[in-house]
Amino acid sequence: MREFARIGIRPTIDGRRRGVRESLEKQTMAMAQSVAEFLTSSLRYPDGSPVECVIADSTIGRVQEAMDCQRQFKRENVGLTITVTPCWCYGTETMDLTPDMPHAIWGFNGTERPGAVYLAAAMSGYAQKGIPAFAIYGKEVQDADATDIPTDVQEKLLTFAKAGLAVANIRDYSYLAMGGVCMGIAGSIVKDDFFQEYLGMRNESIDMSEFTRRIDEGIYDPEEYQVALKWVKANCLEGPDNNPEEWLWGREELDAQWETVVKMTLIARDLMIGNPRLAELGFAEEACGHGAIAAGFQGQRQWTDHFPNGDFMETILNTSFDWNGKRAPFILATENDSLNGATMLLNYMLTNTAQIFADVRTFWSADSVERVTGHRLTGHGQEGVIHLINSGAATLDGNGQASDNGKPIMKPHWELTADDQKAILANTSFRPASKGYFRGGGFSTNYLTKGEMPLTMARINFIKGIGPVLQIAEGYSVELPEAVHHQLDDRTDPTWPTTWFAPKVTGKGAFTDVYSVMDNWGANHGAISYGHIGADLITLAAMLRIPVNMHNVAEDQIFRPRVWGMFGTEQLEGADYRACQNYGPLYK
Ligand SMILES: C[C@H](O)[C@@H](O)[C@@H](O)C(=O)CO
Ligand SMILES: [Mn+2]
Repeated sequence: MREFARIGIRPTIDGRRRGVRESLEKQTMAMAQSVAEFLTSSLRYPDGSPVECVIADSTIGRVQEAMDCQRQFKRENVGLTITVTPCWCYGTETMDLTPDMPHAIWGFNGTERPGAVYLAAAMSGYAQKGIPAFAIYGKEVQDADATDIPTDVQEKLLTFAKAGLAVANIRDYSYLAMGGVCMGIAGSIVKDDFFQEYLGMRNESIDMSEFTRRIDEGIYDPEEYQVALKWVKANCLEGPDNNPEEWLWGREELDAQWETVVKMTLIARDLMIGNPRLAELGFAEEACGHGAIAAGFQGQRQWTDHFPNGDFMETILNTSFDWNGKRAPFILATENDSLNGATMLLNYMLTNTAQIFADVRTFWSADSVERVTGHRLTGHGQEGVIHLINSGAATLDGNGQASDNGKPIMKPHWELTADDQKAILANTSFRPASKGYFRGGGFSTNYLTKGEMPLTMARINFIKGIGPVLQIAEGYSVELPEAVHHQLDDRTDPTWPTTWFAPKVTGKGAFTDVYSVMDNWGANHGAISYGHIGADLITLAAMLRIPVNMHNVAEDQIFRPRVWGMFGTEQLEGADYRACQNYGPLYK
């Protein structure tokens, strides 16, 4: 069982006994309780269970109580803190000074007691001590006896808590590279300093020959294998072979490939998280796994030139269900692109929802589409679309066939219904892989994403001299008329999954138009998440000290540590770079 980090709630108070402190005890504790209840009822961990909060055993008025609270939080696996107060308290005496976890303070906007004055004092302390912290100050004045949390405060609490939990819950897990560098893709040169210093993660790696060994020596659960194979045969539609006549596989060869790709799926999962069944079968060492919260599979070319490709394995593991029913998706990057894998992981931790891995392949302007098909794009796609498509490894959830009262959606796994799973599978086929690329065969996932889904595409790029940098584009999936889709898709590889993506354009900078988004993309891949999560990603990036070089999030939604303003308040992008550079990675 994974243990998830808790949110520590710290009610701070004016330490003056004989009147002041006593008069504030109840209200201060009540604030802590209402924040804890609000967060527990609003947020869930990746397994679907409600997020847990720990409230300090007592209000915190003097340094001894701050230290007691810090010890309590250590014992109780707290990974981020929120300090709440309606009143003045003694700044540096009451603050939590743990440097490597996110902190926020909610200073009550009232005037009977000066909660906001404490907020400002504590923020100046955090700035002076080099611990960036988030300030939450409601816009409207509340009465002294108010117990509600105003909407603007709620929003900031949620943004902070989601991002803080992401920081805390990836820490100490590993990224498992299965194979090495894929076809010279820089993102698959795994940067251990990046994972260790920025994400607090370990790096593990195995050679792909480990798959061969486990297949040949039968190191997987044979019972689960039978269940899986049966389920795959009954539920995963094999689509038509698109290869030229002379390259078509025979039935027996295809059947053997299905067996291999199902085994690869079991093995990759066991490599990532271990499997106690393997110990019962006499494989105690393999039962341990690599503690991976994310992984990548090189595949091309050493594996795929000889063995069936990794598409089926990557797709199923990235999906929110399999033969065992619904379950949390695994984060598995194609082509071992660890920077895209890390981005998928951040997206996932913010949403608990499966991630699409895709090549950012082609910008189709409205004119180009019209020239080729005679069709003029409309709706979200009217200014052009970007063709997101890789060789078939994207999550099945990405076809948008799960339904939210008829609207396409990607859901956390615990919300997926049996009908959702059926519809997702019914609208996917697994087509024999293109042999020119994949000599060893395999099956590529083929689907078309439904239109009108809010999506966010993101990507961490690594820049020598700066370090990691994040780019974010919110937008929508676009549904093209079927014939138009096929005309465009046939020019690529029609056996792969397609998402037509239209970023929201702003007319400025990298978002001048759709072309400029494509033109500013930092690498061949993007990590695509359901929903508009750009603001949450910006908060998370600031916590990890990863500057954001382009985004299309409205300025009033951006929530960064208070001290970011000290690096400049006009040109926010430049201030972000300076702040990230000043603080350096969270775990350096
Ligand atoms: C099959 C091809 O090699 C594709 O996998 C290739 O175009 C990529 O995905 C590159 O990222
Ligand atoms: Mn690719």
